[in-house]
Amino acid sequence: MTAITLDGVKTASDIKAELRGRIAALRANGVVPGLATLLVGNDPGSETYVAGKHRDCAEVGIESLRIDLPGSATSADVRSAINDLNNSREVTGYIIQLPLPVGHNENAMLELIDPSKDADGLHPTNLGRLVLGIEGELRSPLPCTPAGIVELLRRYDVPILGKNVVVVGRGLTVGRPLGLLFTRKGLDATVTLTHSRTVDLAGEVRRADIVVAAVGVPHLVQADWIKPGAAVLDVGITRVHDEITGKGRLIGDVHPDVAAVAGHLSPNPRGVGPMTRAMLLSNVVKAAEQSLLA
Ligand SMILES: Nc1nc(=O)c2c([nH]1)NC[C@@H]1CN(c3ccc(C(=O)N[C@@H](CCC(=O)O)C(=O)O)cc3)C=[N+]21
Repeated sequence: MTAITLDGVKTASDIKAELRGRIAALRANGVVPGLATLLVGNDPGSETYVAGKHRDCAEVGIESLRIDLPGSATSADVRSAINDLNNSREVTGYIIQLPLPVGHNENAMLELIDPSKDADGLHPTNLGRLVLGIEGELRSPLPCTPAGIVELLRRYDVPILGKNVVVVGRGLTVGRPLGLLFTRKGLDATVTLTHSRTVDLAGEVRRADIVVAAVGVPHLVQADWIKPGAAVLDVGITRVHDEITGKGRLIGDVHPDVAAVAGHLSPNPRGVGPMTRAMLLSNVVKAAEQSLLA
């Protein structure tokens, strides 16, 4: 038996097709959605992700603006760029690409984002609304990777209600908000958030119907940790230099042998990454639609 592939590229492409129509409707109503990215320094991973986001925007009809600051930028420079983005009429949503170079206080910068332009859902106001979790009532943006994971499971009809979800990793962009999302009314999963101090990680994962690995430890999750038939989402990415090909290569958090045990498996790359980008577009479109109602 081999796991069904949770194809993030195909699913993201379906979502983009749906968004195209909504974007055309917004434009017909005089609202032009515009996404900006703020990148500081030249981390090679970040360069790739930011380039991907601008390509996605072009594909669906969202205007996009790229602000790149040098690695030498001061925190005052970053604050000033954030201020400009908050005040820009063309920018309806934006993200600060993380991680910022050392020396910058990420949380302090995230707090400066206008919550109504927070395309990543990482401003404390929007994270707070995720905690409040009032379904459907507050149309606040959800963090893109958690939203992408849930959307991927939904579109493959993987049951979530009442299931045991084990999340490996408690980071700001994935694990922590994902725990909040899965336990919301309407999704109703039972979540175990594990981390580097978890005593028996393998034992925790063995109880899971859904496993989300988001720590960035290559091939951490082993085949004998997986309950047969479980859904496994491989989120973590480690970039390595391949000695044989001489090129860069991505290694996920899930060992390839898991495919023989799991019921569903998201590949990495081509799994959760493209879904994250699709949810970013979706947040921009939702915020623009919101501005029409306001
Ligand atoms: N403010 C902020 N928001 C983020 O959402 C955010 C961030 N900072 N910092 C870094 C992480 C990582 N992340 C990814 C997005 C897309 C892919 C993606 O599309 N990956 C392709 C492969 C791309 C490649 O080849 O490198 C794939 O999985 O198929 C991966 C990772 C968003 N992040």
